[in-house]
Amino acid sequence: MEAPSPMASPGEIHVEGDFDSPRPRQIVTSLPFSATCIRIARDSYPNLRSISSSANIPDDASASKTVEGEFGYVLEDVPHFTDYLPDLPAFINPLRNHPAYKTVKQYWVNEEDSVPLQIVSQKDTPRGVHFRRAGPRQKVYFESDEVLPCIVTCGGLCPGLNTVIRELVCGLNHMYNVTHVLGIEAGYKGFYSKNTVELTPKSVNDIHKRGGTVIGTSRGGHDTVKIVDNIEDRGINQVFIIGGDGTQKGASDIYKEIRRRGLKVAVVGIPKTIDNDIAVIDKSFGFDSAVTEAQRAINAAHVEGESMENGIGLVKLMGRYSGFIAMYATLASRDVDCCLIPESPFYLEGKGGLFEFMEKRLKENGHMVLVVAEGAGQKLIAQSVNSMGTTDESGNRLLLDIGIWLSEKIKEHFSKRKMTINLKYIDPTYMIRAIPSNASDNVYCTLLAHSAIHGAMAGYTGFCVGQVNGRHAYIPFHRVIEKRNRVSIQDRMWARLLSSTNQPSFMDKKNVKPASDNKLKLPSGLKPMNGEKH
Ligand SMILES: Nc1ncnc2c1ncn2[C@@H]1O[C@H](COP(=O)(O)OP(=O)(O)OP(=O)(O)O)[C@@H](O)[C@H]1O
Ligand SMILES: O=P(O)(O)OC[C@H]1O[C@](O)(CO)[C@@H](O)[C@@H]1O
Ligand SMILES: [Mg+2]
Repeated sequence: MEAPSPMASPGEIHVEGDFDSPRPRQIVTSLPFSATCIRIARDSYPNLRSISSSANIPDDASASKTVEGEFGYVLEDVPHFTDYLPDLPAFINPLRNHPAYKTVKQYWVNEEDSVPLQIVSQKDTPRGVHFRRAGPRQKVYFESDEVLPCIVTCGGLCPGLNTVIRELVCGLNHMYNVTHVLGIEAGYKGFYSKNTVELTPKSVNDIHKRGGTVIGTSRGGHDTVKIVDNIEDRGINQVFIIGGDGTQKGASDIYKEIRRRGLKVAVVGIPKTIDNDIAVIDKSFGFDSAVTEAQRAINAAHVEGESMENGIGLVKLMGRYSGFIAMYATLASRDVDCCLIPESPFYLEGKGGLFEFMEKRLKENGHMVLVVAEGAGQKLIAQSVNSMGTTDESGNRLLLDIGIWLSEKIKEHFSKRKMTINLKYIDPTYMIRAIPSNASDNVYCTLLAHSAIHGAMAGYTGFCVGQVNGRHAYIPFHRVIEKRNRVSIQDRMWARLLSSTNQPSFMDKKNVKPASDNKLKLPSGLKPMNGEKH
């Protein structure tokens, strides 16, 4: 295929990038031309009719930018410089002449490509919400020598932070010839309280082999005005912000203030959290590495438990509000007898309680392994100890230690029952997040960093990058900060876990809503099972 002319209207070319993971082409859909535009950057969709031009109002930062199309198609778009700086000049993407990329067929992402939020559908379901597909555009809104990016990491550690930093620095340099990249030290507060560090491809060359973040991180200290003043003073025009839900809320505030001041500064979030609780995205980077590392602790708990009379291995894993690490580590290990997570309240005593189950399992097997997420059972502990309800510098509630509390309760119970047990408590909390990322997370981090760079260069701002159904997309901030992802205990994945551990569900039948598909009519020719009412 002949390379399309660089400044062609986006609607005139149809190109498929091999930019992100190889998945069926159908997942990326194109916007139907007869769509109605609600609020739109004209530049991006020249073929669509605009019924509102309010996108040009600088303080319109919190308005969502939505495009509707045929068959219930909705694009939840991300802001673009041209929404508030309509006369900004565009340039030809320098990748066009890059020795590595110029030979790639169909490298540019079609401006009209989008990624659906829901990929399971039926014949008559509307097409639903989509996000703009990530990747390189033919047009960019920065010349290479004017770009001054900065990178900041905030919140707790997570495997892969250094890989993202490395790939931002190297990607900006190798793909877009950007020579100066600033590292903001120690999280948000570093913008106004510290000097910056110069990051070069040489200085970041092997940082992906180390855990942590070479530029440091912190909680608290987000001061929007001071941060944006500093961005302006230093002449920074691309801000890459790596962090969890709190960080992305802060990033959204920074974007709004930048837009209010009418600055040509791209604000891009790269979601990070070991807890995997960021909404919309498939999973957060570093999660895989953490789950893999957790296996070592579970293994040790199993070996210890197996080697002694009524041996109990108890492992506490991270997960403040969401039990994803505990759930996946349990499913991966197969040695776990019971997994306790914040989303599934449990109780200790009586019929259907934890102790009854433990006694049974010890009688059957002579040993057992328990995995508990740090946020599990918080109400239960609060009933028995005096809790101060303190928070960290970012305002996150400080948790009561479920691991130590549960160890004591288990020992108390079995001593009352005059049953000898050998309990070994393992707390690998910081060990699972202080490691470097594994191979698959490294690749994921690279793609996230590159998506972020391409988006900023193309003039998009006020968005997060993330993988949605296997494709990389640009997601508006409000989508990732409005709620947290939590394990659904009425979902198949939790049912898989329950059936693999055979632990009690701790659910009171009265409180279980019947699953909606249980109410579906039986397909013709099928009869209900013995005694089942339908
Ligand atoms: N609602 C908010 N508005 C603006 N800034 C915030 C908000 N919540 C948190 N921040 C800032 O974001 C930074 C990180 O927040 P936090 O410590 O909650 O970690 P996080 O990004 O949620 O990551 P983690 O997954 O480790 O919890 C801090 O500097 C904090 O001040
Ligand atoms: O001790 P720190 O650094 O505040 O981090 C602990 C918290 O960070 C998290 O890992 C989220 O990043 C939570 O699981 C945990 O509660
Ligand atoms: Mg958080």
